[in-house]
Amino acid sequence: MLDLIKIRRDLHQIPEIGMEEVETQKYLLKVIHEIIANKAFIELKTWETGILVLLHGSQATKTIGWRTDIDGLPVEEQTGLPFASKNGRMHACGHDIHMTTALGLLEVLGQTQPKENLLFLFQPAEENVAGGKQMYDGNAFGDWLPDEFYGLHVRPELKVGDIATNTHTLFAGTCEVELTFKGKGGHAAFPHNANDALVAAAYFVTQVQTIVSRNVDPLGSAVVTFGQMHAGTTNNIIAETAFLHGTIRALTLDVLEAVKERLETIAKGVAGSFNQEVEIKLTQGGYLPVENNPQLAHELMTFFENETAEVNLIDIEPAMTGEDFGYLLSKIPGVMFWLGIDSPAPLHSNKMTPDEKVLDFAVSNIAKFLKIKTED
Ligand SMILES: CC(=O)N[C@@H](CCC[C@H](N)C(=O)O)C(=O)O
Repeated sequence: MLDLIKIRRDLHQIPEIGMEEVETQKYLLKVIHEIIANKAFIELKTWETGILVLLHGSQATKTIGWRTDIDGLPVEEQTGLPFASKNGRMHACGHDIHMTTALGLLEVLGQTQPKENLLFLFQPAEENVAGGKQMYDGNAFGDWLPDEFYGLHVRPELKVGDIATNTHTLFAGTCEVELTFKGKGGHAAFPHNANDALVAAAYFVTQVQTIVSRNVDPLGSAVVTFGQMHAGTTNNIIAETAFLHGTIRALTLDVLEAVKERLETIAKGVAGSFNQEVEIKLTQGGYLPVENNPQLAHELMTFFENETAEVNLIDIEPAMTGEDFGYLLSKIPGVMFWLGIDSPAPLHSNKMTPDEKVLDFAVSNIAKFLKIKTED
C-alpha cells in the first residue's frame, strides 16, 4: 500500500504555481505508474502539467470523474515543520492533501476493474488561470469526458471526519482585478508639481468598500478584497503609478456583474477626480459559482450520512471561496464538498497545518462512495 503521509510530505515540499507544476507532475506520474503497472484496463495521458488517468469499465455505460487540483500558492511557509516547503511557494490551500487523496483513491479503486469508467483528473492551475476551464475548452478530455464529476476541498475549521456540502451553491463566482493608477512622479517636497498615484489608489481602496455596504442587496452576498498593492520606490519620491491586485466575489453572476460595473465606475471616478488615468483589467476566467447538482448532491449526502459510520455529514451554507471546478460543474453535473482537516490556521495562511489523519479517513470513505457509483 502507498505510504500516504510520505507522499503528502514529499508533495508538500515541492509546491509550484499554476501551469508551472513540472516537478509535481513528475512526482505524480512516478506514483501513478507504480499503481497502474500491469493493469491493462488503466490508461493515462497528460495535458500540459495535468494528468488524466482512466480506469476503463468492464461494461461501461458512463464515466464517473474524480478531480484534484495540483498547484500551490506564492506564500512563504512559516509552519516550522521539518518537511516545510523551502522554495517560497506553499500548499497553503491544501492541494497536497487533495493530490494524495486522489492517489490513494486510485490505488484502492484500481485494484479491480470497475463496471463503469472512472476518470481521475489531476488538474493544474486552480488558483490562478483556471486550468479546469483550459482543459475543458482545449478538449483535453476527448472521449474521456465524465458524465458526473466529483471533487473536494479541504476546510481547516472543520474536524477530521466532517464532510460538508449542500444541494445548491457551494462556492462563489470570482473575478480577478488588476488596476494601475497613472499619475506623475516627482520630489516629495514639491507635491504641487507632481500627481500622486499612491494617494489616488488609497482613496480608491477606501471607496470600493462601499460597494458591499451600499450597492449590494444586504440579503445578497459579495466580497471586494485587494490583497496586493504596489506604489512608489522610497520615502521622498512621489509615486508615478500605483498597482492594485484584488478579487471580487458573489454567489450569483448577476451580483458579480453589478459589483464589476460599480468597481469600474469608482476607479474611473477616482482617477478623474485626481486628473489621472487608470488601467483596469477584470479577468473572470473559469471561476463560475460552484453549483452542486441537486440530485447528485442529495445522493452523495444521503450516502455519507447513512452508509459511512465514520463520516459526520454537514449540510453547509455557501462560502465566498472560488474554485474553477465551478466551470467544469457548469458543463458536467456533479458535486463538490468540503473535507475537514482541523488546522488552527486558515486556508491561504503561511501556518496552515492539516491533520494528516484526514488522508486515511478520506481515502477509505470516498472510495466507498466511488465504488458504489462505478458499480451501479
Ligand atoms: C479554494 C480557493 O481558495 N480558491 C481560490 C480561487 C482563486 C480564484 C481567482 N484567482 C481569484 O482570486 O479570484 C480563492 O481565492 O478562493
